[in-house]
Formats: sequence, C-alpha cells, structure tokens
Amino acid sequence: MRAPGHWFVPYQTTSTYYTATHASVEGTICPISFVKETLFPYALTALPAVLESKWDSEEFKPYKDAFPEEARTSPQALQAHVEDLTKRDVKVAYLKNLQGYLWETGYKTGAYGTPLFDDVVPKLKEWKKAGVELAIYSSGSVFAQKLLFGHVQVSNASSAMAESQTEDLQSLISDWFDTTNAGPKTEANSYMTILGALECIRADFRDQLSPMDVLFFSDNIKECDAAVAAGMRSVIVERPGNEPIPHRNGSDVQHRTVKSLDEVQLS
Ligand SMILES: CSCCC(=O)C(=O)COP(=O)(O)O
Repeated sequence: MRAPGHWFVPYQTTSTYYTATHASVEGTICPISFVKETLFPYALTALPAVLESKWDSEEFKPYKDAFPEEARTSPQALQAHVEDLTKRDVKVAYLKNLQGYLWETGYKTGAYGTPLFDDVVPKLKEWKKAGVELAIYSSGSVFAQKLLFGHVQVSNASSAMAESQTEDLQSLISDWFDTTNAGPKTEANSYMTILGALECIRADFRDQLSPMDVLFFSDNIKECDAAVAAGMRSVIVERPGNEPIPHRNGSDVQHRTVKSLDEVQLS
C-alpha cells in the first residue's frame, strides 16, 4: 500500500486457493503528509548532529560511502546533497537507507508514531486471520518499513490524557521489498522479481499461486501499470492529500480505484 508509497503483498495460502496482495505505503496506507511533513523534516534536522559526531565512525561509514563521491567531500556537502534530494523527493536507495537510519531515534524516543488510515489495521488483521499473506513494497528502505510498522499509533480512548501510544505490527507483514531487493517501483521487472520471491513464477508452484493471485495496492498509477505488466492485479487507493489520479482515455489500462481497503473483498 502506498501512502508512504509503499507496498505490501498479502496472499492467501489456504489448501484450496491462494491470493496475494501487496501495496505501497505513502498515500496508500498512511498519509503522504506524515512522510513529507514529519519524517523528511526530522531526518534533515537530525542529520547535522550525526554528521558532526559520526562522520568518521564505522557505524556511519556504510551510509556515507553509498553517496556519490562529490557529495561526501565534507559534512556540509553531504547535508546540502541530502537536502536537495529530499526537496525533490528523489527515491534513491542511498538516501532512503540514510533516512531509515535517522528516523530510528525519532520512533524510539516517541517523537512520532505512524498514523495509518483507520481502515488499514482492522483490514490487515482480517486478511491475515483469513490466511492472506501481506507484504510491503516501498521506496522507503526495508529497515524504514519495519520502523514504520513497528511504531503504529493507537488511540487510547480509555486514557483521560488521550496519550499517544504505539503498537508493533511487524508480525502482520510476511515479506518486505524495497528498491534494493526488488528495484524501482515503476518498472515491471521489479514486480517480476517480487513474484519470484513469492514463488509465483517458479514452475513447481505455478499451479498453486499465480501472478494473478497477487493484488498490488498503490496511489501511483505508474506503479499499478508496472504491476499489471508483470501479471499481477492492482488497485489504486485514493486518499485525502494524494495527487489526483491522471485522467486516461479508453485505450489505456484501467485500474480499479478505491478510497478504503474496506471496499476490497479478497476471494
Ligand atoms: C516506509 S519509509 C517512509 C516512506 C518513504 O520514505 C517513501 O519514499 C515512500 O515511498 P512509497 O514507495 O512507499 O510510496
């Protein structure tokens, strides 16, 4: 599911039939504003102190070394490069890995929790209980996806203070995909890679779970096109705050559009 343009793949694995669904995060399962107005600014604010204290550390080296050479000539150059990539929302793996590293402190100190749309947790729990396996496919790193699902905001109606609490929902998700282990989200090959990982395109599994049994949710029509080109089914999720879905003429591929996961019945 995308809202953080991310994704999960749920697929049913009962003895008689198999259905899989996956989705994007941003704009699909959580508001784009959480990513753009909370997570992105937090990373940019946290970065200077990390650059100052960890520039030469072994811990920070893998994150720094993944950036292009000209961006790691100095802490100032790296900060400027990260700010530019963030402003343009460039989905490169080295930025996404660094963001995940920087976001961990924010989640762990309670600076924020993940505001999933109201329909998401009940629906994912329902599907999981019914034997559907769920997966995420996001431009955000797998590490960041696990943080996001590991700190989901829950409302505590019984508390007079209405304090914000979080719940770890990582166990709902069976598989995690990002641009490193699957590839760019707008390319059909990435979805073929995922189908391979889900064992949908291995000859010995073909009779049990086919690409058509995998349902991909996203707010991005190009991602849905790529999933369908790989043989999956797809659903566009329209959420408050998303960009309008581009109008298409009759000759283009059409995708079903929903405003809530409650509109989707898996069978
Ligand atoms: C799961 S990490 C936060 C979201 C993020 O960084 C991002 O780029 C969202 O990408 P998606 O493909 O999930 O829309």
